[in-house]
Amino acid sequence: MTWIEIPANSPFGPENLPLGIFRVGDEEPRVGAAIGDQVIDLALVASAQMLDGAQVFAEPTLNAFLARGPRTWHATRGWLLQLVWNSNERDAVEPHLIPQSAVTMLMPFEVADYVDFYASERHATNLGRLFRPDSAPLLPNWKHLPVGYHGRAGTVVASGTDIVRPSGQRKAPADDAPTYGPSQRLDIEVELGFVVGSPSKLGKPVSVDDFRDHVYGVVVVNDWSARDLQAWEYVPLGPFLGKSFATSISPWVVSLEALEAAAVPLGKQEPPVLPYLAGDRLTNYDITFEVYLNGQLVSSPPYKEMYWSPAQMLAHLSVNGASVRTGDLFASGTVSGVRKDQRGSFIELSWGGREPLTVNGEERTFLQDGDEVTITAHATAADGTLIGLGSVTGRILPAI
Ligand SMILES: O=C(O)/C=C/C(=O)CC(=O)CC(=O)O
Ligand SMILES: [Ca+2]
Ligand SMILES: [Mg+2]
Repeated sequence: MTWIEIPANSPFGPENLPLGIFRVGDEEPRVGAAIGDQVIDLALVASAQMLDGAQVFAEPTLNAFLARGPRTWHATRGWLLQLVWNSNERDAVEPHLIPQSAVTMLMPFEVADYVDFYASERHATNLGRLFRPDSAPLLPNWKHLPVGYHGRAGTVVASGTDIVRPSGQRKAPADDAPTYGPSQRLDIEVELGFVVGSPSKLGKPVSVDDFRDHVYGVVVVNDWSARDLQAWEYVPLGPFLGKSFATSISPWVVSLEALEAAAVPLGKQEPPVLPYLAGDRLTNYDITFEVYLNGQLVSSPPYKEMYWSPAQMLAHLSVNGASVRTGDLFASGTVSGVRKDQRGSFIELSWGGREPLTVNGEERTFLQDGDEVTITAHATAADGTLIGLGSVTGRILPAI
């Protein structure tokens, strides 16, 4: 039994212990761990206990902690478990518990590089049908490598940041010429983001087996996308301004160690992948997202059906010798399940805008100014324990 009172069905039970950066009033931002509806002020607890490396918890980002690598991550998890499970720690910890309602959550880490994959077969099939109705939905490379592109790290923003509707060039196939103006097909993409802690060496690929030596944990990602800008600009070099204006992430980073309880085997890959992508310990995670538009649930995408494992994504992005750095973020790509109410973007939910949804009595295809999107996620452990990832939210402001 933990000595801390935790509301029933809390996403942040005593096995989860995700880390984030919080601020109270005008005090310095620092590292906290979520437990129930409270935050443990780790900077104060660690310094009072003279913990080795305590100063990383007084930093305004998780980067210093992340850079310390898997042995420190593991030891820290052991320490956190001890703090919440051992009632002897109560006197040391209780004075440093702060209600989550009294803190502001900030960006959890400074994003170094940002890569976005395309690892859901269902999403890739849906987008293929919508964008390329006259050809096979999956392009010939799709089952041979996790397709991805390099995104824009500097516009990855904290949950709660308002999103200004992007403007740019738009040209529908029937238009004679492009026009400039606000996106009329502003969309979301529901994704899982993987946070790199320890760097790799330039010139040395990271093997699928070394995934856990480099990746610390996960966040929920909303990769906002302007479909009209994207459709016109992205041939042949890939997404550019249609995706680079903003990507929102959730504040709490759930460790892979906590998530391990919800690991499930990866589905069969046919045709077989090349040896550098093969492994016998490849996993997925049993995570379910929930997408709310203006408070109404519109979709529940399942992560466990993703075609590519995150270990394969990392192996592929580094197989040419490209190195990863502390703070790198790579995202899974949009998560879509088979059912209509499991689609992870509005272009799929409204089938290209042709089949509007009804949300709070109003018809919706793409996002309107003032709309607020919140994506929550939770993993389910084999024994039924809930491991919450928290949520990411953002509201659309009119174009400038
Ligand atoms: O297939 C296409 O033409 C377009 C695909 C996407 O927009 C998907 C993307 O950016 C990656 C993802 O989130 O899955
Ligand atoms: Ca994306
Ligand atoms: Mg983006």
